[in-house]
Amino acid sequence: DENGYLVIKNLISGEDIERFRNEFAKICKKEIQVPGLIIMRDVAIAKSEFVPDQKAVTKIQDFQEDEELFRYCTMPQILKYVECFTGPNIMAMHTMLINKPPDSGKKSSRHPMHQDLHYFPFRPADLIVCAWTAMEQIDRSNGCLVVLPGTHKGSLKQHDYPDWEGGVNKMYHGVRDYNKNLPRVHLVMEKGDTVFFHPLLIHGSGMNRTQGFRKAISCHYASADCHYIEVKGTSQENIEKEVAEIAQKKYGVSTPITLKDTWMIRGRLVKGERTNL
Ligand SMILES: CCCCCCCCCCCCCCCCC(=O)SCCNC(=O)CCNC(=O)[C@H](O)C(C)(C)COP(=O)(O)OP(=O)(O)OC[C@H]1O[C@@H](n2cnc3c(N)ncnc32)[C@H](O)[C@@H]1OP(=O)(O)O
Ligand SMILES: Nc1ncnc2c1ncn2[C@@H]1O[C@H](COP(=O)(O)OP(=O)(O)OP(=O)(O)O)[C@@H](O)[C@H]1O
Ligand SMILES: O=C(O)CCC(=O)C(=O)O
Ligand SMILES: [Fe+2]
Ligand SMILES: [Mg+2]
Repeated sequence: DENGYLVIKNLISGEDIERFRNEFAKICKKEIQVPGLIIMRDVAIAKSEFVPDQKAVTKIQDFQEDEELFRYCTMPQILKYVECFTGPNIMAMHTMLINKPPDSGKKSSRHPMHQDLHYFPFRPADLIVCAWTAMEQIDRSNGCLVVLPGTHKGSLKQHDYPDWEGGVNKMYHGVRDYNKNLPRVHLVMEKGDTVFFHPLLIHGSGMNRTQGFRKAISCHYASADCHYIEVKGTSQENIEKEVAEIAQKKYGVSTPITLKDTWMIRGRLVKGERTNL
């Protein structure tokens, strides 16, 4: 209620994390093809020659069709907390495994300060929560999450690409103006620790100054009782445009796609009944 986030220590076992790591490695080596999966490479290496290795993969998204990784989204020890926010009808809306690379020297490994709600055309915000689990020790050296406690009590802000000199990853929009004097908290987490946070909480992650690939796995949950909203004419119009362009390119469709369509396709029920979303 006060801070907009809650860290639970040691929620996921080392054994489970090892299984997620192995599955991720197989995906990177192209031993497995996952329908719908989005593989992102850091902007600094986007145009370099492709090597099928985890060194070339910054983030995978939408692993809802990968049984092993999607197990993360259904774990009872996570859903126990999620249900406190969403109630009994729970949808896993967005899945990610983030493999933050050693910074290329251009600071492109940073994730600018943002609110995840910017990407979501469903409401109410209070019935949405993210679970994010550290897959190893994560601190300021390898780019931990940075949060501005209490900012979940504010509203959704305008997001745009930050004007960073070294380039910014596709769709890494940041809050245009936020109060730079607000206290930042660096979430230092150990392997298996899990943070649950509100979709309006302003957060980002710093540069990875180590030689390792910093890993975290996450899922955004929403109550199936949420409703979709029309984002035309709102600050979210810019992200709808980008997502629609990517979805159209990826699936080769010519009919217009809305932000809502992309979420209806990706969302999966994990508990209760699929009512609205
Ligand atoms: C059912 C439909 C699903 C459609 C889904 C669409 C994506 C949905 C995203 C929703 C996000 C919700 C998130 C909530 C949490 C907050 C975040 O995570 S914010 C960050 C979100 N960022 C992304 O989601 C990036 C997703 N990545 C991609 O879509 C792709 O990786 C890609 C960047 C479009 C690259 O596609 P790919 O086909 O692999 O790449 P290429 O063909 O090699 O390159 C095409 C073109 O793009 C340039 N490029 C490649 N990588 C990057 C990059 N990281 N940043 C900037 N530009 C990049 C590349 O250079 C090529 O450029 P060119 O000029 O055309 O040559
Ligand atoms: N010039 C900037 N403009 C906008 N956001 C920034 C800028 N510099 C850093 N950030 C963002 O602020 C967040 C935290 O950065 P910060 O520098 O506090 O953390 P760090 O790099 O992990 O740690 P350190 O304080 O040790 O540098 C990250 O999300 C980062 O992307
Ligand atoms: O750096 C991370 O692991 C998290 C980035 C983030 O906030 C996001 O992808 O929404
Ligand atoms: Fe985020
Ligand atoms: Mg810094």
